[in-house]
Order: sequence, then C-alpha cells, then structure tokens
Amino acid sequence: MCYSIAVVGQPNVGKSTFINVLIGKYVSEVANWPGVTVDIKIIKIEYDGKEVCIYDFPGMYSLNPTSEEERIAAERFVTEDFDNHIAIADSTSLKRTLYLVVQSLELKGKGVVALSKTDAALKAGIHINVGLLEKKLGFPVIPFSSYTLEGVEEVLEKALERQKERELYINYGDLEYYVVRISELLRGKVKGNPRWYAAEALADNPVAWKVIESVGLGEEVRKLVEGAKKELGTDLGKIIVEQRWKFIEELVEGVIQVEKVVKEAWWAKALDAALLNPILGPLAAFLILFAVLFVSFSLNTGFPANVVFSSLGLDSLAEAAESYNTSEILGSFFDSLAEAARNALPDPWGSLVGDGIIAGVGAVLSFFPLIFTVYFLLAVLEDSGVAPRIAVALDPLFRVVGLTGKAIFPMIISMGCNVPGVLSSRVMESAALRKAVAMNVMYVPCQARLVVFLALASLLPPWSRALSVLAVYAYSLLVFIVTTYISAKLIFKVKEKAELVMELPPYHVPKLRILLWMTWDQAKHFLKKAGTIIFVFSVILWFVLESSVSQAIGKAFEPLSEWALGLKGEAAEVINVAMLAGTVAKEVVLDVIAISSGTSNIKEAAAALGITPVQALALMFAVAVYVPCIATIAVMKEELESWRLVALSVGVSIIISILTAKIITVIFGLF
Ligand SMILES: Nc1nc2c(ncn2[C@@H]2O[C@H](COP(=O)(O)OP(=O)(O)OP(=O)(O)O)[C@@H](O)[C@H]2O)c(=O)[nH]1
Ligand SMILES: [Mg+2]
Repeated sequence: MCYSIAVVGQPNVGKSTFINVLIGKYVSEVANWPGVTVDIKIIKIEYDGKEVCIYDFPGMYSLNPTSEEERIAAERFVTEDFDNHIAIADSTSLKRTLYLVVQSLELKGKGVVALSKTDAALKAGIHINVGLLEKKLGFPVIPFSSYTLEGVEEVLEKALERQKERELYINYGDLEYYVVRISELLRGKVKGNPRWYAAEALADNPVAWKVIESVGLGEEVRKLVEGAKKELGTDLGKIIVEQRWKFIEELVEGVIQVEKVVKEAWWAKALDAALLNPILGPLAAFLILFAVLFVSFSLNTGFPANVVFSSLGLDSLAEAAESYNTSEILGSFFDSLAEAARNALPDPWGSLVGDGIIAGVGAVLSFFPLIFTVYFLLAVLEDSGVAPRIAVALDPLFRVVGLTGKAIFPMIISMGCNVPGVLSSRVMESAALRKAVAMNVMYVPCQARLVVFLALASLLPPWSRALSVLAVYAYSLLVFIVTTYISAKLIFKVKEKAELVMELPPYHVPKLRILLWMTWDQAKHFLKKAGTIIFVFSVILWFVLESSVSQAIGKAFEPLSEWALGLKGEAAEVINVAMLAGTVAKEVVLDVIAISSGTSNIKEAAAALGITPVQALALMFAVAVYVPCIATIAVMKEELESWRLVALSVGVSIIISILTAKIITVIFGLF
C-alpha cells in the first residue's frame, strides 16, 4: 500500500518546488494518475523503507472553487481519503496563505502545516513564532525552505507520523445555530468534519453540496439554508468567510514579528569587514564567542570573571563574583529546600525527597540560568545575522579537521549543556557529519563539569588553578575534534570534503520578543530533561546510593582506580561511586565526594581521603571526558538512532578517560 499524502496550498506558496526537492532526494516515480484528471500529479517516493504517494494539487485559494480547475481539485481533496495531508502556507505572507490551510485542517481533522520559503522570510526580517502558532492551532507546524532544504525532511517525517484526529473549531458567529443544526444531520454520513460541510453548504460551495446530495440529505439541508437566508440575508458566504478571517486574525496575533533589515549601518559594515576578512575573521569570531561565554559563565559561576578580577588586584569584586552568581544562589536555595523536606517528612521519605529528588532536580535546575543566558546571547548572534558569518569565518579552521564552520554551534552550546548541544548537531550539512558530531560533542565540557573542575582545582596549588581549568578545556576540545574526525572517516566513511552551505542574510536589528521566543524554544529541552529523565534517575540513584549496591560497585572497581589514579581503599571506593553517580548529572561527583566525609566541603573531604593534588588533577581530566550524563545519552540515541553507536561512543569515552588519568598520574607523579 502506498501511504498517500496530499499537498495543498494557495497558488505560488511553493508546493511544486517542495515536491521537486523530494523527487530529487528520494526519486522513484513521477506519474499522472491514470484515468483521472491530469491536473494532480502523483509522485511515488521511497522513504525510510516506506512507499509514499505524494499528490501535488494545483493551487487553490479556497476549497470553495471559483474556477473549473479549482473545482476538480477541491472535489478530489474533499472526497478522497488521504492518509495525511501537508497544508503549505507561505512564511512571507503567512496570514493570507493560511486561509486554505485552516479550511483543510477543519475539514480533515488532521494534517501537517508546513511554512514555506523560510529563507526569503529571514531575508525580509519576518519571524514566525512556530511554537506559539502550533499551540494555538493544535496541529503540527513545521517551517521549511526548498532552497536551503532546511526542514524539508522534517515535514515529510511529520506527515508520516501517526496523528491524533482533532477538531479545528471555528465559530461561525450568527450562523452558528444553522451550522450546528446542519452538522447534526450530516454527522456520520460524510467523510471529515460535518461542521465544514455545514459552513460550506451555507456558503453555497458546489463541492460540499455534491457530497450532501450524494448522501441523500440535500432536501433537508436546503430547508435549513433557506431558513438562514430568510433570517440573515442571501449572502451567507460572506459571513462564513468573515468568521474564518476573524479566526485567522486571532491565530496570527503575536505570532508574526517583522524586524528592521539593515544593510548600510556602520556596525553592519564594520562586522562584515572583520568577520568576512580571511585573517581577521577567525579572530573576530573567537572574540565574539569568547565574550558570549565569558558573560554567561561569569554570571552563572563567577568564573572566569573572578580570575580576571583577582589578577587585577580587585579581590572584593572577585569574591562578589564567586558568591553572587546564579548557580551559587539557586544551589543554596535548593539546599535549604532539601533540608526543609528532610525535616518535614519522616524517613525514608524525607531522604528520598530531600536527597534524591530535590537534590537531583535542583542540581540540574540551578544551571537553567546559564543555559538561558547562553541561548539568549546566541539568539542575539543568530537573529542579528552575525552567527552565519561566524560559521563562515571559522570554516577554514574546521575544514582542516573535516568539519565545516557550522560545527562551532554544537560546540558552543555544549559548553552550556550537552543535551541541546547534541540536538544542535542537526545544523551540520550531511547526515554523516551530523552523526559524527552527535556522537562526540559530549567531550565538550558542559557547565556541570566546569563546576567539578573548579572544585577540584581548589585542591591544586593556587598558581595552577586557572591554568589547569583552561588546560582541561583545551584537552576536551581536542578530544572532541580528534574523535569526530576519526568517527567521520571510519564509521561514517566521509570521503569528500564537506562544503559549507550557507547564504548570508542581511543584518537585522534584533527584537527582544523574538530573542525570547528563540531562547525559550531551545531552553525548554533543558527543562524537559530536568523534569523527566533527571527526576527518574535521581530516584533510582538515591536507591542505589542508599543501598549496599553502591559500595559493592565501588569495591569492584577498586583495582581500576588504583591503576589509573593510584587510589586505594576508601578513597578508591568513594571516587568510583562518585563517578558512577556523575552519570546522572556531572556535578553529583562533588556531592558524593563531599558527603563521604560527612561535610559539604570538598577540601576537607579530599584531605580525609588522602587525595593528592596530582590525583585531583588526574580526576579533573577524567571527569572531563568520561561518559556523558544519562540525559545526554538519551538524546544521543535519539539523534544516532542506534544503541550500538551510543554504546561505542560511551565505551570509547571510558577508555579515553582511564588512559588520560593514568598518563597524568604518571607524568605529574614524577615531579
Ligand atoms: N525563496 C524561496 N522561494 C521559493 C521556495 N520554494 C518555492 N519558491 C518560489 O515560489 C514560487 C512558486 O513556487 P511553486 O513551487 O511553483 O508554487 P506552487 O505552490 O506549486 O504554485 P502553484 O502550482 O501555481 O499553485 C516560485 O517562483 C519558486 O521559485 C523557497 O523555499 N524559497
Ligand atoms: Mg504547483
């Protein structure tokens, strides 16, 4: 059976171009349906092992036809049972082109809304809040461009997904009484939503009438329509159309924003002069990204602003940066919340809620401000048009290692959190590069690991602290680049050099509202992680850590810690358990070490366990590259669609981590 998808939309919205792209990608057959009208092309493609028949309908302004061609098309769309349909609206004139979309969704009760020509919209400074539109409409909405190919595959995938039927409800105002009466008559007799037929019968749509006559209800419906005409005048169609436009007005309210496009401003010229210069470009790009990271990390962890301040002799500012940052403030908030839960509830509930749930979820949530800041600043870069120029500027550097300049974005995002970092691997040009990045971007240290680095660095001699944190970042990025290169070559067999496919949009003046849409769109993945996976695993981990299982595991791996880190006995057990716990969320590593000595102070705990500075350094590097957290593993599976690849990359990371620790212990143990 061929899974049938009708593609409908107003004239010129880009239906045929979209279908031609699909043909180009998954060609199997282009044919005119035998025996039926030649106006509707049917294209057979193979996707994901599935046979898919795509119906290219001619443009229709509405399902109430004004020409013979439209009538044939509308009748076919209305009467035939498609497995699904894609209703295309044009991003560059969304409101106008939604009219047919709204009608087709109302009629069919399912369907995918595809917003075409996003490339042109971007150039014109038009922004559409897809999430909001989707929420208001209740149907999936996917933006795409047949020119850049962005979103094309997603549209198809969405149309192949099983969809719940739901009703798009339009209030027909004065005609509501008649719409309800007629639809009661038609319910169960017609395919699709009887309200649509009722409204169209009132609007005198010949297609709707034909169906109504064919089920033998012409007479009865006509009586009701006559009644409506007596009451409200003869042009009932006008009321129906007006009510639909009213619905669309409300639908797009707050959804469309237009930004000013800048071509000639001095800053646009200056940015282009810097970023598009082959020598200055990479430098300027790094400078901008460094500023993004500096601001976000300093606001949220105090580092590296504290280092800068104290090296300038501004100790009180450095201290302020360390104690007034968001992760510190939220961290202590969740600590006291956990404390309150422990006191309020009898054990084991108090401990489960306090030490398990609140501590686990709180640890993740305290990073939310950082994620939000990083995304917000990246949204500024993206929305203003600076981001694509950064990709262009850095492209020559990434090309050396077989990647393209776009790889900078998963990298930077991963410095906040690996979960969205893995998801953003989608920007990469080819499936092979995308997977190679998704498999290895976890080596880029996230914020949680930064917290662990900073704590472990406090066990080192003061002069070496900042240096060791920088070194561990450099090392992790190197591991990311090398492993990505190797996976691309060996696993995904990438042969040709990747090409950066990117058009430079004009600069825009960002609008706060749009920046917040973009930021929220990304940041919500992070909250979802905190709400679901972390919640579940916090509970599981609490059970493991409370039971003797953890000690058994700690003991079992003692020889490994002894070999790699030179740790024995209790110290080895604690570190093993800490590393295990760190797979839930990296910062938990610290908690376990601290709790082991009954304090919340890492220095005291390290002293009690006899951990030397060299071991602390080795541990820091090991934490940097070992096993991503559970949430990251979950999204890696989503992106890679293979547990084998996930297992491979996790296995490799463990080996790299153990070897790294061993090498550092050996080398620095010599001094
Ligand atoms: N910028 C941009 N233009 C596009 C895109 N897709 C289509 N177009 C242009 O939009 C115009 C209409 O495209 P078609 O694919 O013929 O539109 P259609 O919906 O099939 O039109 P009808 O068959 O007449 O209803 C053409 O000039 C295309 O080049 C896109 O992704 N980006
Ligand atoms: Mg066409």
